[in-house]
Amino acid sequence: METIIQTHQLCKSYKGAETISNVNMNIKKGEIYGFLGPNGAGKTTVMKMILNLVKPTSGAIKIFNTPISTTSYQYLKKIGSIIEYPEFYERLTAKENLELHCEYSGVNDKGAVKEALRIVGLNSVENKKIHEFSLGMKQRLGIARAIVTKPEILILDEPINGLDPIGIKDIRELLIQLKEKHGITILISSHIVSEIESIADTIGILHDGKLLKEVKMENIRKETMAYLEIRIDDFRGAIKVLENKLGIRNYEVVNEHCIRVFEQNISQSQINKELILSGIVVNGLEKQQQHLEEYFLQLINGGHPHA
Ligand SMILES: Nc1ncnc2c1ncn2[C@@H]1O[C@H](COP(=O)(O)OP(=O)(O)OP(=O)(O)O)[C@@H](O)[C@H]1O
Repeated sequence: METIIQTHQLCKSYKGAETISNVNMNIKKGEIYGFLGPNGAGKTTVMKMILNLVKPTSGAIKIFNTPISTTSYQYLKKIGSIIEYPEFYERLTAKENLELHCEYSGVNDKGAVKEALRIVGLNSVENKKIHEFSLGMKQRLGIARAIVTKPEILILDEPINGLDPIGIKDIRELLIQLKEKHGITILISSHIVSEIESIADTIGILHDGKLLKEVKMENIRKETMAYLEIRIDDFRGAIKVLENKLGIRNYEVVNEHCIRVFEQNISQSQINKELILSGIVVNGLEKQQQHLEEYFLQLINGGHPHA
């Protein structure tokens, strides 16, 4: 797949302190790239550099395969963005806010505002003034404003911040729709793993200004291990059955009542049956998967998920 945004050894220092260090990002055309990192990691700074709002101290950025400089502005027409909190004219309606934005951006398409409001599901409240809007509605309007110019790329800085679970689900569905129906490439930042775990195609993990990892979600799913968690009263008896009757060696005793089996080719029901036949009381048997959350914490804490 074609790379649409690429950064090379990107660095940014403020007053001699390095905030961003040698970041190499590769965002592919048509994907949702989840940019993950704790508060203050530097996500906003990287996004601002991509949008030519902040000048890199060193390094390079290529967008649509063309290097950008402080005087490149043309490419910005193909990018829609929300950086930090989206601000609107509170006394104007949703429609009027978008119309103004079109005027500033030189977009003359009369239908564009209606279409953008329809896509984000705000067409029924287009004549409502912004001061009557909830946070979720404002976030959606922010996305409408970012897409009204029909961009190829969307850059969204924490668009899910502060939303309730329904609001989060709505925005997720909207982003998937923008990717799938409209072919828009999306760079979205978050400090909450679970917000973007289910929609991202690729994850970039930023910590202290360094990109610790850039990885496809499908590879993370392979890297994060699946295991079977067995809850028993007699763990010594259970181990005997696992080892002697089933030949299982790849297991871990979590505590006296819990064993994790990492062996993939012996079925859950087979293990259950053997334990019961040997008189072991099985209190619970459950397939578990290590989550991206743990993976993320492990990476940023240097291998200690609970640090
Ligand atoms: N204009 C500036 N002058 C000095 N320091 C800055 C400036 N802009 C950002 N920083 C510093 O750079 C670091 C990264 O900030 P940034 O806003 O990029 O992080 P972030 O990952 O987006 O975090 P958050 O989720 O909290 O917004 C912070 O320590 C911040 O104080």
